[in-house]
Order: sequence, then structure tokens, then C-alpha cells
Amino acid sequence: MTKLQALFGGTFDPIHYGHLKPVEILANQIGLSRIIIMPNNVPPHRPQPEATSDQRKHMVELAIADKPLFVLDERELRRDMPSYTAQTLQEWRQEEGAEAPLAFIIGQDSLLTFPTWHQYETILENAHLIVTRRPGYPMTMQQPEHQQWLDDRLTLRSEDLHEQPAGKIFLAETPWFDISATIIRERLQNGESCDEMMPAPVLEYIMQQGLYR
Ligand SMILES: Nc1ncnc2c1ncn2[C@@H]1O[C@H](COP(=O)(O)OP(=O)(O)OP(=O)(O)O)[C@@H](O)[C@H]1O
Ligand SMILES: O=C(O)c1ccc[n+]([C@@H]2O[C@H](COP(=O)([O-])O)[C@@H](O)[C@H]2O)c1
Repeated sequence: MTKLQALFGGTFDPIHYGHLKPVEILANQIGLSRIIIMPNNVPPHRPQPEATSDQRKHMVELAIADKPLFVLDERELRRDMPSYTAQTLQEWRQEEGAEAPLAFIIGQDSLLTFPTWHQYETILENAHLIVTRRPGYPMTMQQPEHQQWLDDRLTLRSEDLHEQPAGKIFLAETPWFDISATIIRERLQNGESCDEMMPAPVLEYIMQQGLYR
């Protein structure tokens, strides 16, 4: 069994197949026995979500109920301050010890904004970064110095993620899923179907709660 642990943070307003499917495929590709899903309470770089933290947590629980690959981490939900990943990963590293291989999973769009994140350079001191593909976003950074930063840390060997505790960036070859929470919220507001975009129990909960109308 692999020792590499991977944390997948997000706002999940709501959780959808664009979150779940790439990381399920990733787990098979690189050998992850567990993915820790971590919804935030106060997202650092965007407006407050439409659904409450309790509702978003409940939707994650419904989405992963029949998937033993996933577990929920509530640490950022308990925080009233913005959920800075640098701080979360520092805490996680202290809990897991210096040698444990740890990774943070993001989509391709998040990689592009990564250099604007709070203390972004320190994030790689505590974890690897695993990037899943997302349609509509370039794989190169806008600023040459950020591309250099990326190139210096890139690895093509997924074994590095298992063998080293932190510091590498791995661009995973996951398929594209053209789904976003924004599109789902818009479609639901217009009364359009989202059946193919998320697990049925999540959609049923959205309807029952009258969310995103
Ligand atoms: N379709 C997708 N493919 C790959 N990664 C995704 C996809 N949708 C979201 N992600 C990634 O999942 C993480 C959490 O995303 P988030 O909860 O913001 O979802 P979102 O669909 O981008 O939401 P919104 O449309 O509200 O901005 C981010 O790292 C994001 O890049
Ligand atoms: O730490 C930061 O500055 C930071 C800035 C933007 C996003 N993040 C984290 O990245 C993850 C995906 O963010 P989002 O907004 O796409 O849901 C989530 O765990 C956020 O807390 C973190």
C-alpha cells in the first residue's frame, strides 16, 4: 500500500463530477489509496459561496458516501478566517512528521493563479502539488518567472511523489471534464438539467434544500 497521502481542497459549491472523476482516475494512475477532501469555510480568493458551509459539507458527504477512496477533512470548516493553504499544509506536516510524503491536489485553473496565493512558495516546502487537467486553461504560466518556478519543480516521475516528502509538481494526465460549479449554479437557476454533472444524491439534496434557485 502507498504511503503518499493527498489532500484535495475546494469550495465545492456544489461538489460535482469535475471534482470527483479526475481525482479518482489520478488515484489509479499514481497509486493513491486515499484522497482527503477538504471543503473550506471562508475561501481566500473568491466571494463567499451561495450554500452554507454545513450544506457544502453535507453535499461532499453525500457524494463520497459510496466511495471508500475518499474521506472528509473538516479542519478548514472549523476556521472563521480565510483558509490559507500554506497554513493548512504547515499544520498537516506537523501532524504527519517530516518524512511523510504529502500532496495537495489542484485543477489546472488553480495552478495558473497559484502565484497569487498567500505565501505560495512555502506550500511546496510542506507538500507536493498534483495538478489535474481542466479544459479551457493553458498549461503554461503567464509570467516567465512563474514558469521558471514551475519548471524548477516539475517532475514526470510519479515515483518522486512517493519517495520524497514534498517539493515536486506533477502535471497528471487526467481526462478533461468540462464541468464547473458556476455552470451548475447557472443551469439550476435557469431550471436546466444537471443530472450528468454530479451524483444523484447531491442533486436531490440541492432540490430538497431549494439551493441555487
Ligand atoms: N472540471 C474540473 N476539472 C479539473 N479540476 C477541477 C474541475 N472543477 C474544479 N476543479 C478543481 O477543484 C478544486 C476546487 O474547485 P472549486 O470548488 O472552486 O470548483 P469550481 O467548479 O471551479 O467552482 P466555481 O465554478 O464556483 O469557481 C480546484 O482546485 C479546481 O481547480
Ligand atoms: O491559500 C491561498 O491563498 C489560496 C487561494 C486560492 C485557493 N486556495 C485553496 O485552493 C483550493 C481550491 O480553491 P477554490 O477557490 O478553487 O475552491 C481550496 O482549498 C482553497 O482554499 C488557497
